[in-house]
Amino acid sequence: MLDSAQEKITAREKYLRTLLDNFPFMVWLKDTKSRLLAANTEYARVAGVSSPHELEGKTDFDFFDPELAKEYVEGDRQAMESELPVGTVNRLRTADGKDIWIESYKSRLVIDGNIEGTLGYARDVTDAIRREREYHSLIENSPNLIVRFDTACRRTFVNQKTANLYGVAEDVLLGKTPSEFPGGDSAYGYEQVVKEVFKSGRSAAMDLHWHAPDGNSRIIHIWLAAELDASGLPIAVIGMGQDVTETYEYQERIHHLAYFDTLTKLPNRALLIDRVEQTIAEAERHAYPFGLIMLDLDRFKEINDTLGHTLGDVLLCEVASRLEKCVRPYDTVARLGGDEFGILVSEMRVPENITRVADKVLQAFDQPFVVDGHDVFVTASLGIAAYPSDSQAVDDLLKYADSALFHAKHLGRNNFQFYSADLTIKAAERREVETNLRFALKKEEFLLHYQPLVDLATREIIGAEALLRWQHESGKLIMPDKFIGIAEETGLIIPIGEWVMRSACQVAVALNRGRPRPVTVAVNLSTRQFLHNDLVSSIQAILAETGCHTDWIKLEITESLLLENTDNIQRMLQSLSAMGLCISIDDFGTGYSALSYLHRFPVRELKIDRSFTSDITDNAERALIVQAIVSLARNLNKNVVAEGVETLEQADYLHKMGCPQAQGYLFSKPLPLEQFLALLG
Ligand SMILES: Nc1nc2c(ncn2[C@@H]2O[C@@H]3COP(=O)(O)O[C@H]4[C@@H](O)[C@H](n5cnc6c(=O)[nH]c(N)nc65)O[C@@H]4COP(=O)(O)O[C@H]3[C@H]2O)c(=O)[nH]1
Repeated sequence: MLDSAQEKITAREKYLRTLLDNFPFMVWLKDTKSRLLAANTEYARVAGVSSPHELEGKTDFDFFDPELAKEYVEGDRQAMESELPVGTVNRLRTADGKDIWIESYKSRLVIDGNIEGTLGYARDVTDAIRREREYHSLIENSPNLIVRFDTACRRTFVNQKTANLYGVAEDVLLGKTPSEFPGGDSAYGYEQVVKEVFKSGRSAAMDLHWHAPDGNSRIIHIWLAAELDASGLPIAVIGMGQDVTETYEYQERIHHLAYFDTLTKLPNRALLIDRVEQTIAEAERHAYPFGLIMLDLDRFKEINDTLGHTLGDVLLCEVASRLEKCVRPYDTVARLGGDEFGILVSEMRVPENITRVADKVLQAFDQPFVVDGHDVFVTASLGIAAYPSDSQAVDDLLKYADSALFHAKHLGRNNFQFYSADLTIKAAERREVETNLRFALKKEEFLLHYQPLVDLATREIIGAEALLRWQHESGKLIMPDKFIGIAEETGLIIPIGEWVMRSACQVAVALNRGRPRPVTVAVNLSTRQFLHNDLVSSIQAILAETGCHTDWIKLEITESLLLENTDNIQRMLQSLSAMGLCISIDDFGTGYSALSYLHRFPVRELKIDRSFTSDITDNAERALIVQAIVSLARNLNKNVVAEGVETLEQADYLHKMGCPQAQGYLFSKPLPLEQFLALLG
């Protein structure tokens, strides 16, 4: 029995010894004086003895370098004093002369409640330390900036390169988010991208623009990737940045060389073509017309030969800067080579507007250029192609503008020509109208025609609309659609509008003299007149001066005026209405009707646009719209007038719908005053 118990103990000791000796770590027990009580084979191997028994009773001083042995003995002391294991990493030279790194842990050896010494184990961590040093060396010697963020976007690691960029010590950056340090818009943007990587787990890249306090600025290209835990969730984000400032600048330089003219610094032909392509893409979406101008200086070769090439270059630079002043910032002036320039005039409301730019460009050459103290006179010829009317293709537009330029040169220089002869004629007409319009008032060339307003129930004339005409000295009677737009653009509509108002008031006074029921005269007002703040006082003065009663005058405005919806316009309309004048909306239904304005503004009458009246009898949809407008007006207690009534059928239909008043060729065209008076009786 005893034998078998003894056998078991012996067997267990054998197993334990085998376990310890085959353990790849050094394992030992020491007494309180750091003398080895027991150790395993690995310890013996490192200490350079053939068997663990040879270690017993010895200290580290017997095997190792005295300095290291001292550290170990000190470690033993600490381990005995501490309740927790004490860990260290030390370098050690083995008995066979190899330098290795040893990581050791020691704890108190407690037997029966007494501290009897220490127990420890140690392992060779040379490979792990070498790997760690390699990684560290890679990171610190990397030309890249390396950062690690925790889930709160705080930096948990930065390499030296990163600290250098910000010009601070690493610990200034650690524990802070980019917003906290260095802060600012680009740091905030950076942080958002880091957060995005945490959220999506997908890597991302961005350019960080860093403006140092010393005024220096750098561009860092950063790749961000998520570091995942065992379950695949992001636990950190690693950022690797590369300073690409030089590459950027280099690219900029290349771009500049490729797309800009070195002499004038203007865009070159390639960039102009690029911009035209972009404008076409935009224009297709928004349906804007635009124009392309080709410009060539007249007789530049002679000037260049006289001035010499250096001064010729100065002249070209002066021309470039004057041309830039003729266009809006989003237009493009380019130098195509030699004395040839191109101008892209983007986004025009009407194609004719390019005439204004062309005129301005020609006028820019009216004043001499001062070159080296001398006045140099030079003129230019311009050729214009219009998108989309001439073509929708870049190559064609360039070709057509060029051929129009050729035509302008052929016609004696210092002028502009459109590729389409039609537009050239229109532009010439427009310019003529503008010039003559300035003198038309003085020369008393304006007159008003009156179109009767009829009561649909009785077919009696109850008023008239005053419509402006221009009796040109050539004898031609010019209709308003040919000149009102130009008068508005040039501001001439203000004095012309005043003339219309005064004439209409005088006529209203004459018409109503001795008449029991008032006859109204409607006057058209354009938006531009409202933007000129004197409108209310000007109308007030004219009413007083002519003795015209406010019941006799109606003011026709367009829906677009109400859509401008400024407080000022609202105030002016309130004042005019408070004076007793009827405000009427002309061409009702053609604007982007926001019906809410009907109760916000003091509107008393709606005039249904003639496009609705014209096919009221054969287009059910149109008829429905007219019916809706009539009902709306009635419900809102407003008068309603149908415009453009041309047939009896239309008049009857409107009457049946409940429309009380109408105007149109059926009753009468707009008439000169005498004829209108005769009709009125
Ligand atoms: N096909 C057809 N047309 C008809 C018929 N009945 C009237 N018309 C025309 O329709 C236009 C009505 O004037 P509007 O809508 O105020 O449209 C006016 C108004 O917006 C503007 N206008 C005229 N006089 C002035 C003015 O003194 N000041 C301002 N700012 N604009 C004016 O010029 C526009 C055109 O005037 P007009 O050429 O005189 O053209 C007038 C008139 O001749 C019809 O049955 N059939």
